[in-house]
Amino acid sequence: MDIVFIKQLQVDTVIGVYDWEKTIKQRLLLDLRLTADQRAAAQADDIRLTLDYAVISARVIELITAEPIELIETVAERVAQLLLTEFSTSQVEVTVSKPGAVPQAQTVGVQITRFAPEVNH
Ligand SMILES: Nc1nc2c(c(=O)[nH]1)N=C([C@H](O)[C@@H](O)CO)CN2
Repeated sequence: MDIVFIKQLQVDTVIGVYDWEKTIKQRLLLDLRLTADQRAAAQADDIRLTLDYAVISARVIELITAEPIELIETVAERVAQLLLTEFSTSQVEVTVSKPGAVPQAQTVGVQITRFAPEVNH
């Protein structure tokens, strides 16, 4: 199946469990993969038939920065649910990295996969 992806989307936001984290912005990096058949868009060469990665990026940044969040798991789940409800995709993979969190590590993070509900006709 086809994938529209966004790699290393930078989002500076209030994120973290501890009190000191609630007064500063920290950087998150997101990798997003959205499954959707792209043949019709390619055949018609029409942006309206695909998943516009610019629109998706802006919407995800808007969601994450709307209010402080404690866990990166919460970020991943909210982003996955947004993608499934607002865009025509059957499966999403969301990776959220918080590169500054553990100095001894290159980065840390969480990766989730979520599916759109089956539609019974
Ligand atoms: N699995 C998680 N572990 C931790 C998180 C998190 O969001 N998910 N967050 C923190 C703190 O906010 C940390 O980033 C401060 O450096 C600790 N562990």
